[in-house]
Amino acid sequence: MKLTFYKYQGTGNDFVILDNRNNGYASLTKNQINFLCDRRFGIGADGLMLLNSHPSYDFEMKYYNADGGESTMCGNGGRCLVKFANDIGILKESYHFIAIDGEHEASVDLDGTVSLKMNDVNEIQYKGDHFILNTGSPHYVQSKSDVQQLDVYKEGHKIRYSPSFEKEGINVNFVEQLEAADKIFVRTYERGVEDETYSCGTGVTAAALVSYHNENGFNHVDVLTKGGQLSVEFDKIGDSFKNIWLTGPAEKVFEGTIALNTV
Ligand SMILES: N[C@H](CCC[C@H](N)C(=O)O)C(=O)O
Repeated sequence: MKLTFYKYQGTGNDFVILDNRNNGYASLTKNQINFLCDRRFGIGADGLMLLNSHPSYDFEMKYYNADGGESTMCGNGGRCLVKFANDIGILKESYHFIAIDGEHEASVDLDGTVSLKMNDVNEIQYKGDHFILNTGSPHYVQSKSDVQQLDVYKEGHKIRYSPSFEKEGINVNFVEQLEAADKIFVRTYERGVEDETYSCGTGVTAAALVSYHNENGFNHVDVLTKGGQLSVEFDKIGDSFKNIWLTGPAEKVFEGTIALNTV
């Protein structure tokens, strides 16, 4: 089968996107997705997304990690899929799409950045030296003094495969508070990629929520990652976090075709 694909990236978190509005790619296997994401033998990406038609939304988002398994919400992926929809002529002031964690609102801003509304977060578990929360995907968030020097693969892999998380997996984020109260640096080991990615949208969101500086009301956090800068805005209302918006660049890198065997 010859497959047409589109390669996008959002702060270095990169994706293969397939236009599946005619349902031609619905039967891709785990091995085929893993091959497409392979950085030596395939196209290379942290994940793969299908843009599906949907009767009640502008589109449906299906997300697969590089290991080929369907996964939970991808924040950078959602932003890139909105940019892709815009590029192929699905033009909206405000996009409404459906993903595995429910409906999302998004917009392509005048400066080319894409803002994605994340689902509310109503619980953050504090475990003494780290936090556990779900921002559409499960995240472990730990504060570190110098994330640039950290062996993220080694430290992240150890936590992700520890007895508590071995079965379901978890994304591991290391956060450094920078001088400005509203600025952090985040590095992430991603489940299903099983390596550090240049940024992780749901991870950046999780790290920003635990780094709030206004106890109640509006917060804006600038998040630096290896792949560039994102921002997270939200309202902290008691123990809940609402109106969470993840904003940052989302760009097309290239498009192409590839022969896909029945692997
Ligand atoms: N690897 C994650 C999904 C993708 C998350 C990340 N790419 C993002 O931008 O949120 C997981 O299996 O939970």
